[in-house]
Amino acid sequence: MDDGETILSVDDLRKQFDGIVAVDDVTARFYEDELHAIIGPNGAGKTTFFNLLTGALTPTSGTIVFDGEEITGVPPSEIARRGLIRSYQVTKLFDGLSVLENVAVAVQTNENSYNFWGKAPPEITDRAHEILERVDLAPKADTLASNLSHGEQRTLEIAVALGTDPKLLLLDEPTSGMSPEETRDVIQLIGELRRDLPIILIEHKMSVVNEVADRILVLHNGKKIADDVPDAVRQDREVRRVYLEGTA
Ligand SMILES: Nc1ncnc2c1ncn2[C@@H]1O[C@H](COP(=O)(O)OP(=O)(O)OP(=O)(O)O)[C@@H](O)[C@H]1O
Repeated sequence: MDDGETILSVDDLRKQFDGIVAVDDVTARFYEDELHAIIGPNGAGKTTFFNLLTGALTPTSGTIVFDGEEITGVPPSEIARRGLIRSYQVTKLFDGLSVLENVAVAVQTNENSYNFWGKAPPEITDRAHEILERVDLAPKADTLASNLSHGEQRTLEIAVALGTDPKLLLLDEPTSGMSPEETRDVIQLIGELRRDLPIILIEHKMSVVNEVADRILVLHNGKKIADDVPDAVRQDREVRRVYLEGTA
């Protein structure tokens, strides 16, 4: 199933920290119309892989092409400006701002018209409201971000990411620390977003991966050991061995 448009390709991507090869010559294609999940045991290299994509880390070698242009070595702010967006951790939210204001800041920053001290123009607030409706946080628009539940804060992170109008959204364990109900809501949200937005998801919970992923890339000790549709990955000998070994 590799006939869709490629939104992101990595070739021989490598990141070495002193003696540790965190990402070991990974080559992979990510397609516009598919939700890709990246799984792997602790220390497999998933977070490092994301950090290479966003420019937070510079690869030791290899290339990354996003939306038809090479982004290897491009500064993180420029990569984000081009639309490769990682949903930030809760700590990146502005606690003292309302839910609506947090999203409005993202929308405004994206439009290069951000003015911290001024009131957001109506079109910015309208766009922020639309996004809150989409993620089901509209009833909390005026609540301070710090007063949201953990699950709501994680959903707000996704809303903030959407505020920047991404072309590709990277989600790093979006359901971590969530209750089963919150997890269900986020799975549903991801299912809706992916209809018109390419998503790459790092996820530990196989129940989440099974529900949303079209393709699964499996990393182990920095190496790609599988990259296929979920059924094929579940049957893959090497994947089974790695998970059954108890290293997961
Ligand atoms: N800044 C760093 N300096 C040295 N080693 C690092 C650094 N960042 C990551 N590593 C090492 O690289 C390897 C891959 O780590 P990484 O965090 O990418 O894995 P992961 O798959 O995201 O793990 P987890 O599921 O536990 O979050 C690990 O051995 C880790 O200790």
